Amino acid sequence: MRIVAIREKTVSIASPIANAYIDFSKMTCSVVAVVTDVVREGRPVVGYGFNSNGRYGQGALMRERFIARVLEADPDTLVDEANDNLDPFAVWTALMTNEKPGGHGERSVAVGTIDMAVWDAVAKIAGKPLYRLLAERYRGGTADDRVWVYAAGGYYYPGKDHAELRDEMKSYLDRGYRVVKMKIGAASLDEDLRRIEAVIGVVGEGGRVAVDANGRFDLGTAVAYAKALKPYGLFWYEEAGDPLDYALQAELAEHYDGPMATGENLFSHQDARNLLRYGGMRPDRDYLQFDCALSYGLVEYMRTLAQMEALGWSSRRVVPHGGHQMSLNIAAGLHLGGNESYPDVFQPFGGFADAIAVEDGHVRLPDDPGVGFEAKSKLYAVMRDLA
Ligand SMILES: O=C([O-])CC(=O)C(=O)O
Ligand SMILES: [Mg+2]
Repeated sequence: MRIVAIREKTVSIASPIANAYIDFSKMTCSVVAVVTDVVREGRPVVGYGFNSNGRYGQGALMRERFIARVLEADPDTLVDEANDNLDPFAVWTALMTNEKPGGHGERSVAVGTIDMAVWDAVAKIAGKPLYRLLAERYRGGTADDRVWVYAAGGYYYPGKDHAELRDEMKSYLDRGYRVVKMKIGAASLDEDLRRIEAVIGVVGEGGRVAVDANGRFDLGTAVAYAKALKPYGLFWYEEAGDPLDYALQAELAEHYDGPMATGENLFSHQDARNLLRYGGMRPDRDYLQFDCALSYGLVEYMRTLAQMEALGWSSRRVVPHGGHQMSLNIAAGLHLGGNESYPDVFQPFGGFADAIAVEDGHVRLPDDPGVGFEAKSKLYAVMRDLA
């Protein structure tokens, strides 16, 4: 059993939307295929992966370093004998050969994308959905049969007014979502409060609205927003300051007793641990948003979850960033608290299986072997080209 090829391509996910920090007018995404010599139903098993929005395609890093390391490794060292399958942990070790610790920049995205494809292949070789394989191997067998999801959008784009923002949120409710997320921080505080009130007017209560500043604020601005947001009782206040400014996050907690969320831009278990040690995040109410596709994949994610547990955090406090099916599988299989969803943006990578509707803010997962990409036709069409 061996990996015979790893192919990658960069695709555009450009759109005119913007958050408080970046616009997505030139956003790209890597798609990866890990081709194996294992045959199922008459065809070689191919695992697929892609990286989350917000970091650009990683083809250069993959071509220059990562793909060759896997293909040059002795194939026998990449096999999990006990399960008669590929060993994602051994593949991860091969990927990270001769990489120094620290400085978890974009190599974590390149590795996370390949890792996703390896896990897709592993579950396909095992003939079961990834979330079931994860639950069997790591959680005593029981997967969650549905996962809480929220609708992320509420972006800024040129000419968008409150009526359009309201229509967008209404359409999420019509599609079964109960909690929505919107961007803040690219307008004045006053204008953002009017936008938030417009959205609360549609969804009924602040407790169903999360806001995301994408790391834009300095401490003074973060605190000014905190004071202004408090009366709304929002679902969460996300990424107020720079993702690596743990002191800011800790200070902010002194001014905001509602739930806060952060972590989408922490790319390693060491960074996650630093947030939990020094960021003042509160295990009884706050949310962690680590995204496997940006942070060295599921192999590393398990280390992050272990760090959380050691520091007194339940896995249920994690609601990953990224709105992708890989995190949905991890959420169901490893008992996270939910998953982000992008019903409209970042297509065809955002959203879940075609045939599965959101019901009362929850989704089920398809029974297809692997991550379930084949159950999302527009996404699979992009992937299949590679194999
Ligand atoms: O706008 C982005 O970069 C995406 C983001 O923060 C989120 O989904 O939480
Ligand atoms: Mg965010």
